[in-house]
Amino acid sequence: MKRKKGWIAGIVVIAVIAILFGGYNLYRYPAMFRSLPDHSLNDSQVEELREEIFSQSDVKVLVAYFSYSGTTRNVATALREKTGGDLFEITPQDGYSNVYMESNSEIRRNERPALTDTVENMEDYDIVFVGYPVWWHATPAPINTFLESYDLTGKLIIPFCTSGGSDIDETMPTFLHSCDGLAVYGERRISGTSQIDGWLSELGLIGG
Ligand SMILES: Cc1cc2nc3c(=O)[nH]c(=O)nc-3n(C[C@H](O)[C@H](O)[C@H](O)COP(=O)(O)O)c2cc1C
Repeated sequence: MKRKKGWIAGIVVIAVIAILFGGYNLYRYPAMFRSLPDHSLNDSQVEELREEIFSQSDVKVLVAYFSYSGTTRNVATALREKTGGDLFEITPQDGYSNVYMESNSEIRRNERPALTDTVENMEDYDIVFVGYPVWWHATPAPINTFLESYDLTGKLIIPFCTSGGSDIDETMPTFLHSCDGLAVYGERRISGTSQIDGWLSELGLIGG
């Protein structure tokens, strides 16, 4: 009898640990159990569009970004200066009073928070940089709202992020989920503005 009770207690302890571990992981990775199909263009389609855009004499660039505490804004501002493009800040209408809880819930529920402004002349741009901080190993939900608010077909979409350490690869499933039929290219985590020249040169946007 004592042995049976011991077994039951052991099973209960293991079940409790499993539930706590699962809950913790779900909190840390809120996009973990979502289905995230990627219908963006394949590499050869992206390359074809890239060549077409780069052969134009006048390539128009937009640097769109979301930033909560200013780091991504600094990168976006430097990027705008170096590319000679236009700058657009993606701003959620409601802001965040408890950023950790609210952003986590938005990502888990696949929400699309409303934004304050729109890019009126989106059709003018050939290349759209889209910058954001990594949130919960994913893209902040306002980025998904932005990507789904325009017809971005025929443009090169270049994601960049800042983070406390996570690489941009971690965020690509949630980013690409909002990129049906789009050409996504050259994504990069930027940990300091000194990295921008090297990246732009790899992209073929500045000489060097
Ligand atoms: C709600 C929230 C979630 C975050 N999640 C991550 C994460 O999963 N991985 C990471 O490396 N950094 C994470 N960070 C840190 C930010 O990505 C990092 O500080 C970023 O550079 C901030 O950019 P910003 O100043 O433009 O908002 C998180 C920050 C916040 C506020």
